[in-house]
Amino acid sequence: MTSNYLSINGLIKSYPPATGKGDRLVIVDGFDLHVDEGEFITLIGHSGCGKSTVLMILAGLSTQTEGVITLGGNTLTGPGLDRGIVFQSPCLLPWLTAFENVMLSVDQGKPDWKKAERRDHAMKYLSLVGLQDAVHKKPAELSQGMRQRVGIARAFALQPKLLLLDEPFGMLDSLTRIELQQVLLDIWTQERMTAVMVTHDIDEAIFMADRVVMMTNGPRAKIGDIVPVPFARPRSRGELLESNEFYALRERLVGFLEELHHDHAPKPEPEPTAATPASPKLVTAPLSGNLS
Ligand SMILES: Nc1ncnc2c1ncn2[C@@H]1O[C@H](COP(=O)(O)OP(=O)(O)OP(=O)(O)O)[C@@H](O)[C@H]1O
Repeated sequence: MTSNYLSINGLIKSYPPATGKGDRLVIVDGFDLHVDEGEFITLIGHSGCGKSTVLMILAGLSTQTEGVITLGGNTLTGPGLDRGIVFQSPCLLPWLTAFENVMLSVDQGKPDWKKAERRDHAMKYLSLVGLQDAVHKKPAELSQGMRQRVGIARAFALQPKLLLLDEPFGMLDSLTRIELQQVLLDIWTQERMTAVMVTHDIDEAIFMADRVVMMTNGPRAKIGDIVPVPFARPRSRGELLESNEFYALRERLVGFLEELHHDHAPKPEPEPTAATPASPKLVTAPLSGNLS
C-alpha cells in the first residue's frame, strides 16, 4: 500500500463576487490531506462548508483556484476514468437497463477487453450489489435503493484508483441506508480501493472510515481535525454500538461540530433595560448525530 497515494496540497476554491465588485468569495482555503492507498476517508462538516466542493474538485468536475492534487503520483487536471463517483442520486440513463447502465461505464473503462469479459465484469458487480435478478429492469422499475445499488456497481466496476462518494445514502430510508452501507463496505473490503466519502451522518462516518476528516465552517473552510477510527475490519454495527470507544469517538466528533456551531451562534443579547426592551430570543437547534 502506497503512502500519500492521494495528496491534496494547499487546495483553495474561490468564486468571483456575485456583484462583480469586491473580494472573491473564498469557500475552501488551504485544504491539505494525504491519504494512503486503500484508505477510507469520510468527510464531515456543517452544511455549506465546502465538502462537495472538495469532492467535485477531486472528481475533476470543478477546478481548484489554487493547489495541487496528485493521485498515484499523477497530477489531476480534470475528470478521468481513474475516479469512480457515486452521487446522492445515481443519474442512470432511463432508457437503459441496470445492466446496460453498468456496461456503459465498463465499455469506457475497459475498452481493450473482449465483449464477453466486459459483460461478465458488469454482471459480477451487479451481483455483488445484490441485483442479479433485476439486471434487465430499467431505472423506473427499480426502487430508489436499487437504483443506488446500480450506481455503486457502476462505480466499482470501473475499478478506479479513487472512489468518490457524495452522500451516497442521503436519499434513502434508514433501513436501506444501513443495508447499502454494508453492501458498499463488503465490496470495498474485497477491492480495497482508496475512498473519500462525504456524509452528514456521524455514525455512518465512523462506521465506514479509517479516518474521519472534519471541516471547519465556511467561508474559508479548512480541515479542523482528523480522527482515526480504531475499530478492526470487518466491522459489525452491533459490536460497534455496544462499545464505549464508539460513543467516546462519537462524542468527540459531535463536540467538535457543536463548538463550531456555537462559534457561529448569535451573541447573547444585552440585558433588557427600560430604554431597550427585550426582543424575541433566537433559537438554535441542538445538533444530533445527523447534520442535515
Ligand atoms: N458557483 C458558485 N458560486 C458561488 N458560491 C458557490 C458556488 N457553488 C457553490 N458555492 C458555495 O460554496 C459553499 C460550499 O458548498 P458545498 O456544496 O461544497 O457545501 P457542502 O458542505 O457540501 O454543503 P451540504 O452539506 O449542504 O451539501 C456554499 O456556501 C455554496 O453556496
